[in-house]
This record gives sequence, C-alpha cells and structure tokens, in this order.
Amino acid sequence: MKKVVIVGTNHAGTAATNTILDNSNNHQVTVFDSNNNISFLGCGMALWIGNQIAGPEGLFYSNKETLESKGAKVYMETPVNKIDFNAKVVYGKNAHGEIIEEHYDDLILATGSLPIIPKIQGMELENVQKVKLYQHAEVVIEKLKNPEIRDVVVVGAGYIGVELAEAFERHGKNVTLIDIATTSLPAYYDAPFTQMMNENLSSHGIKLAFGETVQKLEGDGKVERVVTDKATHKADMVVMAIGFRPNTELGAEHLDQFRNGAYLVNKKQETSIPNVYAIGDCATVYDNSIDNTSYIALATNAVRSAIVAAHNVIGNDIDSAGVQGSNGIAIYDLKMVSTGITAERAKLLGLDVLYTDFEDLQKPEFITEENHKVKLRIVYDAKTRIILGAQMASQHDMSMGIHLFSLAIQEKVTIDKLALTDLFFLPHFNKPYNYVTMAAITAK
Ligand SMILES: Cc1cc2nc3c(=O)[nH]c(=O)nc-3n(C[C@H](O)[C@H](O)[C@H](O)COP(=O)(O)OP(=O)(O)OC[C@H]3O[C@@H](n4cnc5c(N)ncnc54)[C@H](O)[C@@H]3O)c2cc1C
Ligand SMILES: NC(=O)c1ccc[n+]([C@@H]2O[C@H](COP(=O)([O-])OP(=O)(O)OC[C@H]3O[C@@H](n4cnc5c(N)ncnc54)[C@H](O)[C@@H]3O)[C@@H](O)[C@H]2O)c1
Repeated sequence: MKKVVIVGTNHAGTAATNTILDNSNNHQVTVFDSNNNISFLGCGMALWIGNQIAGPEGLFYSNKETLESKGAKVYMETPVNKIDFNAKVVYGKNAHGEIIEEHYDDLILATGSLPIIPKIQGMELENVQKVKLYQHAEVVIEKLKNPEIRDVVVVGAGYIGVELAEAFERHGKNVTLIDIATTSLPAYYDAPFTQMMNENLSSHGIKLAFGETVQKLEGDGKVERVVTDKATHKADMVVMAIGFRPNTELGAEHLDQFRNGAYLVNKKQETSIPNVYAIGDCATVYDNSIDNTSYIALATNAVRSAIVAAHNVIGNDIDSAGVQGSNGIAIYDLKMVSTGITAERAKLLGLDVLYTDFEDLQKPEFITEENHKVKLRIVYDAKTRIILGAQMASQHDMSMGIHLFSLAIQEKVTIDKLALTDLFFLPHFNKPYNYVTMAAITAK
C-alpha cells in the first residue's frame, strides 16, 4: 500500500483525494486541512449576500465524512506547519495542540491561495472585510443585518469585486467600486467589453471609482471613510478584493517557485522534487494562449490539475492539456465570457496579434422573443493566424461558445480554419451567417 499525503483539501485537494480513491486500491490517502469546512464554492458568496439564494447549504459538495467513507484519513483544523522533504514526513498540529506526523511516498500540495491584503493604514478598523472563506461570508451576512451599514466600498473590480458590488446593491446598500486600473475586469476583457460592464454597473446605481489608488482607511474604531489619491469615499463597510497570492510558505525553501511565489510544476503537476506535486491555486499553470508558464487562480484549474496529479501518483502517466484561463461572469442581465489572451494584454506582452469583432442578434430578425445581441471578439496571432483569445458579451448564455474557443486555442486552430468550421443553423438557435462564422470570415 503506497502512502499519499495531501496538504489542503478544498477544491484541488478534494478532487485529488477522490481521483486517487476512485481509481486505485493500493493507495492510502491522508489529508490535512487547517479549516473546519471544505469545498465551499466561493462563487456562491455573492449570490448569498445578494439574496439570490436562500442560504449557504448548497455551496458545499463534500465534507470530512464523505472523504472518510471512501477510505481517506482526514485531519481537519490541523494545519501542516512543517514538511521534511528528505525524510518524507509531514507534521501537522491539531486543535488540541497535538503534533500529527505522517510519512508519505507521494506528497500533493493543495494549499491554495490567500487574499492579497494591502499594507495601508486602517486595515485593522472594524467592518473591513476579506472575502475568501465561508467564514468570511458568514461574518458579512451577519453584519449586513445592521441598518447602520448603508455605504459599502468594494476595493478591486476584478471578478470578486464586481460580483460583490452587484450583491451589495441587490442587498439595498449604497455601493462604491474602486479599482487601481481605469476599468473593471481589466485582466479578462478589452475596452469594448469592460465598457459594457461599467455601464451595466453604473446603470444599477453602483458608483465607479476607477483609476484610484487607496491610500488609507479612516474611522474611529469602525471604518468610516476610504481615502484614495483622488477622493474620499464614505464607508460603513469595506471589502478587499484585490486578488489572490499563492499560499506557498510551506515549501518556499525547498521547491522552485514562479515569480509570484507559486510552486513551479511540469505538465504532470510535479514540482522540482520528484514525487512532490502541487495543484490548484498554489501552483503554476501552462497557459496555451501565451505558450508559457503563468498563474491563473480558478476552481476549474484547481480541479483539473488535481485530476492530472492524482493519475500520475497512481501510475497513470498523463499530461495536463494546459489552460486558457476560461472564465465567465453574469452581472444583472449581462453575461460575459472570455478565454485566452486579450488584445490589450497581448500588446503589453509585445505579442503581434490581430483581432476581429462582430456583433449581431443571436437569431434571425423574424424571431422577436428572447433574441438578444451578441458581441464577439476573436484575438489571433498576426503571423500564424492561430486563435489566442476570445471574448463574448450578451444577455444570452454563450458559455458553449467560449468552450469552442477554449478548445480552438488549446488545439492551435487558425482563424481561417474556424471560418469554415461546421456550425449548424436553425432559426430557434442562430442565424445562417452566425456571428462566429462572420467574425472569422471577415478577419483581416
Ligand atoms: C468569492 C470567490 C468567488 C470565486 N468564484 C469563482 C468562480 O466562479 N469560478 C472559479 O473558477 N473560481 C472562483 N473562485 C476561485 C476559486 O475559489 C479558487 O481558484 C479555488 O478555491 C482554488 O482551490 P484550491 O483548492 O487550489 O485552493 P483553496 O480554495 O485556497 O484551498 C486551499 C485549502 O488548503 C488549506 N490549507 C492551506 N494551507 C494549509 C496548511 N498549511 N495545512 C493544512 N491545510 C492548509 C486551506 O484551509 C484550504 O482549505 C472564487 C474565489 C472566491 C474567493
Ligand atoms: N467568475 C469567475 O470565474 C470568478 C469569480 C470570482 C473569482 N474568481 C477568481 O478568483 C481569483 C481572485 O479574484 P479577485 O477578483 O480577487 O482577483 P482579480 O485578479 O480578478 O481582480 C483583482 C482586481 O483588483 C485590482 N487591484 C489590484 N490591486 C489593487 C489596489 N491596490 N487597489 C485597488 N484595486 C486593486 C486589479 O486591478 C483587479 O481588477 C481570480 O483568479 C479570479 O479569476 C473567478
């Protein structure tokens, strides 16, 4: 029986545990987690705060008992504070202060990420909130019951910040959304798309304060104001959503790391030490859209990287297909999806790209019900004409559309091949000359 120890059992650790125990009878899995809950779907936090779901019950899909029923040994509320990579021993300390020692043949690090907390004055004031764990959501929900919490300032207009801005507005609060960048969602969309999101947010009464750098938080015991380089914003609650950093102190001295500290892994998810794997938010990914190592913290990447690592641990030699950072967001009626690289990020990286835009109704004009416009941008390499990114925006759910582009980037499909790809027509669904074909056919 080979022994596998997994440190961290949220999305990545749970997927690795399940994959090993579902596919092998001669591996014993022991998992450690410092938290008292696992598999919390962070994305549900905004739905819960915005009263779009009744409560948090459905936001978990696993727990200690489920993993134990498969044969795993699970230590909850037991942070691992030391790993001896030579003797292959993991040391954890449980809630009673007892030291737990576990030897391993294979080690999987799934310690995830931590919210980036800015070093500014006033972070210690009451009602300044982080938003990562289930416990954070519980505290925010409880505090929102206080009618004196009227003005909420969200710092960071990335995915979490934009989703929470909508949630607090739906909860009846006055919301200000601040970002150091001059727009929302700068990492995922080009200007024509972020402009749509910005208009969507402000049309629902959310005050946008972009291009502002938070300098300090002020208040007497409780936060009262957010002071930026351009303005002072009234705040009874401040939520910090300015990104994640990989949680890699445990292996920092022993494992090769990416520039942001994430564990560098190969396509088998193996780190610089054989039989030590890293998965999810604590590890790098291979980004097919830039043909290079990158860091993209997503639950989808966490699960897929876990499956790859787990199969390699049990002797199935498989490689990661790489990722494109596919993602989606739905704010009020506006749905936006993107994959790969934006034209703006390509320019920053000095890549020579072109892009083709097309906007049209989803279905023929004679369909008057449920027929919305779709905006599409496809980014491709100016020389090879290989597709490197795509962005879509509509009131329709175009998630299947962005999956097409994710596969196209992964398989290095050119814009010219896409132009002639077989896409069906039926007026209930689309137009004979649909926007994907039209965008590709009209590409420069
Ligand atoms: C509000 C919010 C919304 C999100 N929405 C989406 C979304 O819609 N789609 C999407 O793809 N992604 C989303 N994400 C990102 C997604 O949640 C993360 O990418 C995902 O959680 C990564 O999973 P992970 O298991 O790698 O890391 P984590 O979820 O960070 O889990 C790491 C685990 O390791 C444990 N741990 C850490 N250190 C130790 C230690 N030393 N000893 C023992 N245990 C340890 C922690 O307790 C934790 O349980 C969202 C995140 C947030 C916060
Ligand atoms: N729908 C989804 O797929 C989804 C939803 C939520 C979270 N996530 C993932 O979770 C991770 C964390 O999300 P996030 O929103 O925290 O990160 P993010 O990287 O998406 O956004 C961080 C935002 O904060 C801004 N920022 C950075 N430093 C700042 C500062 N000092 N002051 C003001 N603004 C600052 C950045 O410009 C950026 O817009 C990301 O990887 C994200 O993709 C995904």
